[in-house]
Amino acid sequence: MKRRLAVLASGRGSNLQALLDAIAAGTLDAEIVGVFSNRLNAPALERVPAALRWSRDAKSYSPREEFDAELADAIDAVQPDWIVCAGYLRVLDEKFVERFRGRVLNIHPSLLPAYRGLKTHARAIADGVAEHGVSVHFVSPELDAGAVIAQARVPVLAGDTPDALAERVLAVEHPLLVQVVRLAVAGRIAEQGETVVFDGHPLLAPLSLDSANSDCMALPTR
Ligand SMILES: Nc1nc2c(c(=O)[nH]1)N[C@@H](CN(C=O)c1ccc(C(=O)N[C@@H](CCC(=O)O)C(=O)O)cc1)CN2
Ligand SMILES: NCC(=O)N[C@@H]1O[C@H](COP(=O)([O-])[O-])[C@@H](O)[C@H]1O
Repeated sequence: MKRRLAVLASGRGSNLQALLDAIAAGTLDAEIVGVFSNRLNAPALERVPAALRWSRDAKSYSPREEFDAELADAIDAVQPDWIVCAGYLRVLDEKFVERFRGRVLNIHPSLLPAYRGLKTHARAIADGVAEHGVSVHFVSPELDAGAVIAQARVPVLAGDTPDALAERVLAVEHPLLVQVVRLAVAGRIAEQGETVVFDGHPLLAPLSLDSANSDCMALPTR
């Protein structure tokens, strides 16, 4: 039985596309059972058939918790094994997170805990850091503070603009997300409090993308 993925996206959906491509290539044993957006016409929605799309204008809901409650019911209806925030630009409320705790992943364009929140590339450049990158983590009620599962690093180059850096990061986001979701659907990762359990052992440091081969994860040897 293929594991069922619900994907949340607010933008163009290139990370969603990476999951779709891996599924089509037979390298990710899962199926996408719904794509959910807080923006009515998010381009990401166009990447799947209409029957899989759910979107509402979150800004039209007041209080904002009503949107999260409706979103949660819509997600629950497709019975996902995992929920992947792939460029989902809205903070999920505590009730939502606790309802699906341990099954919600997020890809965030920074080396957490550095640069939680938005505009991470511009902030990294402004700080003059030499390295930037991406993290995939479990979603917790506190923004971008959940247990980090895996990371991938890229250099910050002299003269980098936020867009140039974002593109360099995006190039490693796609393989990283596919590999973490592959581990998730294989039952190899779990959230235990603030710790990631990998193959039954507490993860002492985030997994990392194999710098030599971005299709491989450098897994801890035991
Ligand atoms: N409870 C959580 N919700 C979400 C998490 C999380 O870790 N815990 N990760 C985010 C994704 N994210 C960064 O990776 C992120 C999403 C949204 C925002 C934010 O400030 N959003 C504003 C609106 C921004 C906009 O509409 O342009 C808001 O929600 O008011 C920061 C970081 C997914 N959700
Ligand atoms: N805070 C969440 C966040 O900023 N996520 C980032 O949005 C982009 C989405 O691109 P995509 O829509 O092409 O996948 C990605 O870079 C992702 O890391």
